[in-house]
Amino acid sequence: MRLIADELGGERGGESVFSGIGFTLGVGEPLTVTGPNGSGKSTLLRVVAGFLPVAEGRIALEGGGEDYPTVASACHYLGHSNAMKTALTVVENLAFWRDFLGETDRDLPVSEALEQVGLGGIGHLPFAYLSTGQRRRAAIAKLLVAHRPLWLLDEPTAGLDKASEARFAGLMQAHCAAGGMIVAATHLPLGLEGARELRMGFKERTVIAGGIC
Ligand SMILES: Nc1ncnc2c1ncn2[C@@H]1O[C@H](COP(=O)(O)OP(=O)(O)OP(=O)(O)O)[C@@H](O)[C@H]1O
Repeated sequence: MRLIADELGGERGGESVFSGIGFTLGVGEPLTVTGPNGSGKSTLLRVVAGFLPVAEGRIALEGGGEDYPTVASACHYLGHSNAMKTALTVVENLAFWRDFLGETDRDLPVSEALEQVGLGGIGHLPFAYLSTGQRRRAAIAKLLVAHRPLWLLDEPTAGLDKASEARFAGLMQAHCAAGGMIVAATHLPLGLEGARELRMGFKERTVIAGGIC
C-alpha cells in the first residue's frame, strides 16, 4: 500500500495555500509535516483526508485492495477537535466510533484501548468531566478501537503531559511496525524514529530524511 501526493495543491477561501507537494509513503512509514503557523499543515491533512477538495495535482492510495479503495476509507483523521460527545461517557463515545467506523479483526476492545492510553478506570465518566489531556488521550484511543492503516494527525500531542507523549510515541511506533502509515502535522518532536519531514511554508519545500522526531 502506498500513499502518493503528486504536485498536490490546496486552497482556503479560494486562495492557494500550498502547491507542488510531492511525497510517497509506504507501509510502516511516518511523515511529519512542519512549518510556521498558517503555512498550510492543517489544510494539507484535510485535503489528504478528503475534507477539502484537491485544488491541483492528486492524492491517491495505491494497493489498498477491496478493504481500502480510497484514502478516505483507509484513514483516521485526528484534528484539533476531539470529535467526542460531551454528554456521553468515554466508553460510549468509543463504542459509537467503533460501530460507526465498522469493526475489523485488528481492533482493540474499548477497555484495552483505554488502558493503552492510560485511561483505564475512568471510562464510565462523561467526556465533559475529563481534563484537556485526558480528552486528547480518549481521542487517541479512537485510533485503536477501529483499525485504519493511515493515521492523519494534526498536532496530536497538544495538551499531553510528558508521560502521555511517550506513551503515544510508543503507540505510533507500534502502528508503523505493524505496517501502518502516519502523516502528522506538528510543532513538537513526536518521538517518531526515522520519520521523514515535509517542511511547509519555505521557498524550497522538500521532504528530508530523518526529520523531526
Ligand atoms: N476557512 C478558511 N477560509 C479562508 N482561509 C482559511 C480558512 N482556514 C484556514 N485559512 C487560512 O489558510 C492558511 C493555512 O492555514 P492552516 O490552518 O492550514 O495552517 P497551519 O500550518 O496548520 O497553521 P498552525 O501551525 O497555526 O496550525 C492560513 O493563512 C489560514 O488563515
